[in-house]
Amino acid sequence: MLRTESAALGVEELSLVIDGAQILRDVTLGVATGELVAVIGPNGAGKTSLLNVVSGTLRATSGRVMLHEQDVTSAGPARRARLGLGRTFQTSYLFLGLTVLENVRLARQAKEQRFRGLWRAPGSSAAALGPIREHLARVGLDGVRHDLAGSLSHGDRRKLELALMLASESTIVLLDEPMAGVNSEDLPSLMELIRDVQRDTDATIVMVEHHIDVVMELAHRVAVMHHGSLLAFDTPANVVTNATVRDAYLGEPL
Ligand SMILES: Nc1ncnc2c1ncn2[C@@H]1O[C@H](COP(=O)(O)OP(=O)(O)OP(=O)(O)O)[C@@H](O)[C@H]1O
Repeated sequence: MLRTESAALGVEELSLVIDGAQILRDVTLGVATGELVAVIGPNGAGKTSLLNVVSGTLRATSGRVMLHEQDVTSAGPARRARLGLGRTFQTSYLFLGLTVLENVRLARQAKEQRFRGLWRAPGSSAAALGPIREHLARVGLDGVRHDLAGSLSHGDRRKLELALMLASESTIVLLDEPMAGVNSEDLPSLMELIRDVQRDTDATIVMVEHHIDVVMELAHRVAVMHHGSLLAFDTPANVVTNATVRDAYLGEPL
């Protein structure tokens, strides 16, 4: 059962114009606490741009961005992160030359630094090791904690990114194509992990994803983007039968 009373993330009449090109057009949607929303749409529809405006790496031309009911439209990425926003990127942002454990430790330290202004050298924070190893165990990577992140498979890198999210205690998580580059045999376990982590933490997740089977399986609601506009925002079952959505995909099955 979805809860809708507490919108964790809201965008209102959001528009983005870059060099005269309308990238986003009047996008309005609200995501409830603990909800998992998938953003789909043809290439160039504006999905990543929407995530960029929500995370603050791009500033909206007009409209509002709300996080936990606070207006962050003019706030930078750091303030948004302090309010609990975390994100992953289409291309991984892990430190590939550091170990799995060091990556999680850095994410934890970055969070502490944001809140307390503390600085510690990587490796000096022995007290934090327990929770860090718990996060690694949660995603099934404790056994490879001393391996370099760069030696992991795509699937395991995505799992490590989820561990970073756990370590940074993000309450709103933006995932940009979490299944990109992942072998089809690794998809089910990664899907299950995203669902479990979301359930355990009650995090709000907005996920751009091209694999429609993943979307159908994981999403509570689906936001369909087309030419920068929000075409539909509904349950997966309703979206696949929506004639306007089918037209946007030129009659191809979703
Ligand atoms: N910084 C920018 N400057 C100019 N144009 C941009 C910029 N960022 C995005 N665009 C354009 O905006 C449109 C939407 O891009 P965006 O990456 O958001 O789409 P997308 O739906 O995520 O696509 P894909 O599925 O291919 O990743 C594209 O036409 C893109 O070329």
